[in-house]
Amino acid sequence: MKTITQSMVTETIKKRATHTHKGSFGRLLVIGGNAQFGGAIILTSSAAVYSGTGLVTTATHSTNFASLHARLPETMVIDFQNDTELKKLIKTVDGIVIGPGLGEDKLALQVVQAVFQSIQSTQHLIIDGSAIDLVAAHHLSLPDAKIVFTPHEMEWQRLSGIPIAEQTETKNRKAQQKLQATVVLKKYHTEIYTNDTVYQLKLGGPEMATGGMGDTLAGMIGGFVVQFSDHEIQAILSATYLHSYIADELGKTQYVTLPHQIINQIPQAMAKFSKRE
Ligand SMILES: NC(=O)C1=CN([C@@H]2O[C@H](COP(=O)(O)OP(=O)(O)OC[C@H]3O[C@@H](n4cnc5c(N)ncnc54)[C@H](O)[C@@H]3O)[C@@H](O)[C@H]2O)[C@@H](O)CC1
Ligand SMILES: Nc1ncnc2c1ncn2[C@@H]1O[C@H](COP(=O)(O)OP(=O)(O)O)[C@@H](O)[C@H]1O
Ligand SMILES: [Mg+2]
Repeated sequence: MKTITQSMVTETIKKRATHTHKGSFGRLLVIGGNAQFGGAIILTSSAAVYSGTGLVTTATHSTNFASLHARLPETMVIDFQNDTELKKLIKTVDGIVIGPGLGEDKLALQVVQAVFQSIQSTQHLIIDGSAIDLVAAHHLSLPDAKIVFTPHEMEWQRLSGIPIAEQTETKNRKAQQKLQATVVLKKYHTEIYTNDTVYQLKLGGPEMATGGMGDTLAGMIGGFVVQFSDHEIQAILSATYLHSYIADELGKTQYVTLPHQIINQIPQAMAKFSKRE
């Protein structure tokens, strides 16, 4: 296993060119947040915006519109029940994050199926939370796209069939090869399985064990892959590194670090790494 290093992050987060605009830094669609889990999609959308994504649109349950806008005026919204609008929007984006707080009811399944039917092979698709469980429970075939799964160990058990106690590098690698997608297996010392290499994160700790922490990472990964799209794996590694780097920095003075606090620190952390040689 290769350790993710600081230099991988500095190589990815480049100083921005001057002749650019919001269209230069990626368009991302973030899908999730049912009536019960609205907070999850606020965190994912915020993480994407604070990671520097040029344009973010959030497809969520309409009960979340007001709270989402109050917390994050930078994002646009659509109702994820509007199948026609959703499919139209999918055509216009560089990447999609689906799953945080989506739930697993009939509507949630329809939303995942709509995305799988409409997505194109050039687009990034980050599958997190409830969407992972839906893929596992309904044995959904994966679309042709640049797919990243971000399961925690329990979600990985459901998706891969490997019990948590037996999730060894060899078994995980075999399951990743079968999926032909990148897998970010989240835990203490998160492991990232790509088609060629297995990476390990040596940062992060129990100060991060708060609901919403993974929803935040999904938004960061989405924001990074659409912004640094020529280097997809480097973008995934960098987002994962930075998420825990910020937590560890905050953890020097805080017993727990909250997802929204991590999000607030993303722009500063990105500036710090973009200036490192
Ligand atoms: N504020 C919100 O709206 C929140 C919404 N959430 C959403 O709730 C839905 C269900 O996700 P959950 O993850 O809570 O439910 P799951 O049932 O998938 O997993 C949670 C359980 O898995 C077990 N587990 C074992 N190893 C683990 C590991 N390494 N990391 C985490 N859990 C591990 C734990 O016992 C834990 O209670 C997702 O869509 C998620 O995005 C959660 O993110 C919590 C916050
Ligand atoms: N003890 C820990 N050590 C390191 N990282 C942790 C620890 N607990 C949680 N995390 C990190 O927090 C995130 C939790 O993800 P997840 O369980 O999907 O959260 P949620 O779905 O509630 O948003 C992952 O990135 C995981 O690595
Ligand atoms: Mg999660």
